[in-house]
Amino acid sequence: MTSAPNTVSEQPRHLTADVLVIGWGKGGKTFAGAMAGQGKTVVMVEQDALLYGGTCINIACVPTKALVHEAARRREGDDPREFFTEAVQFRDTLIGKLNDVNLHMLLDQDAVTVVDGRARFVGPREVEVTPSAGGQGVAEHLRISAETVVINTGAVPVMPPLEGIDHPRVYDSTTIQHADPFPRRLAIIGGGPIGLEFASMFRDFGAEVTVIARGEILAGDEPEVRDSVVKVLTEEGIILRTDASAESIADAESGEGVVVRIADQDPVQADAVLVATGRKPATEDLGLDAAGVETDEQGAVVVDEQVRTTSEGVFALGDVHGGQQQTYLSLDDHRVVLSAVTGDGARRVSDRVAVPATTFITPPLSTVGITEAQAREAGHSVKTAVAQVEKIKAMPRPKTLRDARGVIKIVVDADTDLLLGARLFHVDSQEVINLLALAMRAGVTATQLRDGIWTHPSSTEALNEVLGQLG
Ligand SMILES: Cc1cc2nc3c(=O)[nH]c(=O)nc-3n(C[C@H](O)[C@H](O)[C@H](O)COP(=O)(O)OP(=O)(O)OC[C@H]3O[C@@H](n4cnc5c(N)ncnc54)[C@H](O)[C@@H]3O)c2cc1C
Ligand SMILES: NC(=O)c1ccc[n+]([C@@H]2O[C@H](COP(=O)([O-])OP(=O)(O)OC[C@H]3O[C@@H](n4cnc5c(N)ncnc54)[C@H](O)[C@@H]3O)[C@@H](O)[C@H]2O)c1
Repeated sequence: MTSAPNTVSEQPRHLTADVLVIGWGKGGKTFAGAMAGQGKTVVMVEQDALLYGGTCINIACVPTKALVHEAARRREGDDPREFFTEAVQFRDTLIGKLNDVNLHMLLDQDAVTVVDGRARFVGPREVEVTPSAGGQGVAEHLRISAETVVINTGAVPVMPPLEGIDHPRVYDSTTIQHADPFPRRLAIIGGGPIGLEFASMFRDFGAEVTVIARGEILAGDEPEVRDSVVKVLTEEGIILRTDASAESIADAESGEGVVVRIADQDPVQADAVLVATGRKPATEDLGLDAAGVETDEQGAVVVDEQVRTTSEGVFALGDVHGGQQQTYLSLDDHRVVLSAVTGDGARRVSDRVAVPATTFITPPLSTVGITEAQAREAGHSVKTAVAQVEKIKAMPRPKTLRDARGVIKIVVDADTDLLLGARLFHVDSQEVINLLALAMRAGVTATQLRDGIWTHPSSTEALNEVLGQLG
């Protein structure tokens, strides 16, 4: 790496490197580490030291799951407020350690320069950085240019333009993790994965929870699974207001908490409101025009099959290029870029088959592939296996964990015996779904899965019995 001396304080110091990564996301940090390992000079620019390691480990996947599991440990009689405070302390200690580990994975490499600041393109493959305080990297006004540039700036919450959206009792998915005071009554606007995960979590912490969802919960998914999820959440005491569009948030007339007004429905009284109405690509104020990087109507960076942007040598990884938002997709994007930059370029985004997903309600809901309706629509001849978890005799594991709620539905192509999709709503489903996804990728048949030798007692062995239904 070369750097010129800083002669005029207002003028940015110039750095050049082989690789510049903007944003410490999953794909970008992994790509940065791999390139440094190959002897390339790398600059990583991150705007917020609290986000070394990215969104997932600091404010999303990992801390929320820590809180989900902490909440599930609460017993009747435990004070919700105290329990929440202790759970947040556990969360903060864990996340502090992960943040530090992630920082040192890059900071400790001679080939890597960590820069604390906000990057903005000023030309093709060139950015200017406004420094930010509080970090352990280089924090100064810099101009950085590189042969290869990776945009990995993630996504940010969409805050809909509702009256009262700036009310101090309104939280997003980050701030709610430190809600203070603990909300005895929580209203959640949005019934997507974030809304449902926090609904399940805060209910387990002892809050009264109301979800305000525009359409149905899990609209378009398997009806058996939707019914089962709605039943479980409702029996937990979560109030699901569907076909409900939140319109405004204001102080409650009683003087206690807030009121969320809903079009054509009764308002919801709450102590706090979580807004979980989606996340949009973080492309605002990135100066993408200066770099010739195009975005679509949603503000997502336009990429091709190799996650190349419209600007030569500039790639975009993860949430910032739109589509499904999952940390493992950002990770897979890094494999695509590595292949493009240092390999034979053969790896493509379209190589992905059977990408699984889990929504961490309790028990977790995991999905892969298409639904029965989608399979029929696509012209497949379809066989399905459906079973309520409590009725599956060869699956004692959920019963040993005192949680035999949920349902399994597997969709199979009757002609080929190959899996087309699966919905698993039960304890351990976040693990079992990976096996089914691999089976779909590897062409393992439903019969082979049915006759598989699985550990006992495990949730996987449900496959022996459930797939036996197919005959
Ligand atoms: C509450 C919640 C729970 C979730 N749970 C899960 C889950 O369980 N499993 C799962 O797979 N996914 C989950 N997700 C989604 C997952 O977090 C994201 O898909 C993933 O983190 C995206 O990673 P990324 O690589 O796109 O970038 P990110 O990890 O978002 O990193 C982007 C980084 O860029 C930085 N940045 C932005 N702009 C600039 C700039 N101009 N200059 C410098 N730095 C900049 C940001 O500060 C940030 O650190 C969850 C999301 C949320 C919000
Ligand atoms: N476990 C996981 O993998 C995981 C967990 C959390 C988030 N994520 C990802 O993060 C992203 C964001 O999740 P999300 O749940 O915020 O977004 P989402 O887009 O999935 O759901 C938001 C919901 O809010 C509704 N909505 C919008 N405005 C509303 C209003 N005024 N009143 C009522 N409802 C309204 C929308 O109709 C939509 O159903 C998703 O892509 C998700 O996949 C993944």
